[in-house]
Amino acid sequence: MLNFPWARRVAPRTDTQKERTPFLEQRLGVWRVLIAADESSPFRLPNFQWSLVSTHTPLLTRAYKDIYSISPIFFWLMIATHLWYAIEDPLSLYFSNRLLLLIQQSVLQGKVHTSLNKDLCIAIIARASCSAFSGFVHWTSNNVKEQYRMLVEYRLQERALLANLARDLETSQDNDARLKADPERVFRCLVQLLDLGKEIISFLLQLRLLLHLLGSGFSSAGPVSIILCFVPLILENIWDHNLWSKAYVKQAVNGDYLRKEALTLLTDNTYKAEVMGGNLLGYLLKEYEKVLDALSHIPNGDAETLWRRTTTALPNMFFNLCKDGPVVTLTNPSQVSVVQLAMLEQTTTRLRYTFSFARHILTFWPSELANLKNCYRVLDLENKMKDGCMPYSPATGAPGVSLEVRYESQVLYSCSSSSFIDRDVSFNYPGAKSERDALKNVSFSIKAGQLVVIVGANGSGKSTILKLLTRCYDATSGTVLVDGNPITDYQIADLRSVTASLTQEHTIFPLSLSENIGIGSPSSVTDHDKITQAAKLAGAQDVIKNFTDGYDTVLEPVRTAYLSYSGRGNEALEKEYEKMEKATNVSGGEKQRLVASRTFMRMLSEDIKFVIVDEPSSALDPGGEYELFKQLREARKGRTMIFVTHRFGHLTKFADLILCMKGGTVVETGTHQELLNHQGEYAHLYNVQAQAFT
Ligand SMILES: Nc1ncnc2c1ncn2[C@@H]1O[C@H](COP(=O)(O)OP(=O)(O)OP(=O)(O)O)[C@@H](O)[C@H]1O
Repeated sequence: MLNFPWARRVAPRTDTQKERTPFLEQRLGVWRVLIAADESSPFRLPNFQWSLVSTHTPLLTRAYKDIYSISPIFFWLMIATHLWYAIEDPLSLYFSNRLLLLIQQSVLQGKVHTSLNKDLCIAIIARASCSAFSGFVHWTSNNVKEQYRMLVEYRLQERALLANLARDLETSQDNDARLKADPERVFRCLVQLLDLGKEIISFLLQLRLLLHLLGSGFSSAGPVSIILCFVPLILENIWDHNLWSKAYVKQAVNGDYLRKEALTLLTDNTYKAEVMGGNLLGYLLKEYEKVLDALSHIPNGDAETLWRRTTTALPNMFFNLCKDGPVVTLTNPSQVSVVQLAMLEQTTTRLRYTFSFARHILTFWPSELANLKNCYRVLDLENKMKDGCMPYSPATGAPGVSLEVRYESQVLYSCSSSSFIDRDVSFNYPGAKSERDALKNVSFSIKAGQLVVIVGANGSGKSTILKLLTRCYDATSGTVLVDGNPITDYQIADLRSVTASLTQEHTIFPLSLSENIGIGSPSSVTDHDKITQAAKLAGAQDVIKNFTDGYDTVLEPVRTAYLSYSGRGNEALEKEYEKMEKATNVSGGEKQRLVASRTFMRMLSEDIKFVIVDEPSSALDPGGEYELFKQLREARKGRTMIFVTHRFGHLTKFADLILCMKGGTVVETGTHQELLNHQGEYAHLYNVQAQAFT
């Protein structure tokens, strides 16, 4: 197998203790392939770890119960069809055998057509009924299975969606939350296990029939012919000549190939502007030719194809010969009837198919089970952040919330667990690689209804403060107080319902512009007047007017269009396909205005008591930025508002309080004038901006 110059087997690596590594390494063309050592042999018995089923019994039981609860009728229909499939093949073979034998008998006795005896009639009816019933079961099963699959898929997707939406930020960053889990494959995993049971029963019944045939009519067939009935079945299923059926990992390691891939990537739209601007066309083409030249000496193709090319035609020739074995090696053909030969051929062929199908399931079921396991692990993930038990009801008449972040200790009543609260607020992100805390000993207090501006250099912790104040994260130590109570005591959903935010992440949802804005206040999502008012406040009205579909425009639609392979080249279809796939581009500033409309929509609701704005204007022109800040200030109407911005010139003058941050701590607090007089960090940052305009 490995005499090909481009298929090089690399000796298994061993460590200093000379222990076997768990894989074998092989070079195929440009590929380095690592194959699990126990799977490297070309001959392999179907290996199913039954322990997989026993150790996962509780999980499988839970999953079966889940799909049962989605539709008990479909569930039982599926079980019934599987039971039928298990006996279908052996039963139909049995009836065929019986019928053929009776026909042969009739022919030999010269009673054809005219005088069908009772047995023959029964056999014909039985065979025909079996075929008709089989057709009916297949039709029912296809319909039921498809409907059931979709039903299960939708329900599990819904559960996954719920679990994802309810997950807090910290838990979302957990490795478990990032597990590859595909709810669509759960149904397949459960059906495959039923399929496996069905194939095993079917195989045993067919084997019984074959042994019966060999015992009754083939005693004179000779041992070679009998053995050859089973040889193809065994060989075909233990000769493993496909790489894809093994556990392996492949990686391209050829430098020229990697360069070719990198150069190909440069044709992507992402790099278009740079490539065109740098006039790189000639250079790239020349480089491409060079790597193609270098690669012409190395066999190309996928590792899987190259693996297959390492085998010779001999095994295939041998297997095919084996299939004819029972017939060509009959020692005494005159003793065996044509019917018996036909039955032998049919039974061994069906047996082979059944065995192959079972083997296929045995090979792939573990990966389906792994997916099922991941799905339930993700669904079962519990939020790290514990919800509070106190509903948030703002003080009557208070338009804003008061916030406090201090670093002295104090005894306080708390509904969560402890009555002693350490208020030294520090924080680091879960899994952060930096040794420095994102926030260290932070302390400040904001009165209800104040306009606060947080300034500071990049990475000084401004956005992090907002994340703690909106309970996206809990402080590592210390407590944030909202209206005098620890933030952790409140029900999170209540706090979110009184908060409006506009952040640096300008996300347009794959929904209509109207819904993109209206969703800011879900109870008014269809209130067109409010939506246009919000768009006007954010300066997005002109942007929306430019679209043919106005507020119904979907800027980034979900892409589902697919052009079939044979459809490529069909001009009319291709044009239609391009229309379906079209996304609409807007400039960064326009996007920011559209997203700001959503925040204004939220601020139009009386429920909002707290507004946070985190650097929302990076792509806006100076006029647009000034206008946005002005509108936000005016829409505030006594609510507590916190602004994080680098361009604070025309904002800090209106601020009731400025927090100036450096290295994760608040280094100065005060009003614009107080901090200018102080001549510290704020004055420094302000003067740098002011100098740019003098
Ligand atoms: N998700 C995260 N995981 C780990 N570290 C983070 C994360 N987000 C921010 N940090 C780190 O926390 C520190 C404070 O970041 P933060 O985003 O609060 O700064 P900032 O003052 O808002 O900066 P900028 O002005 O650039 O927006 C930085 O050192 C940053 O690298």
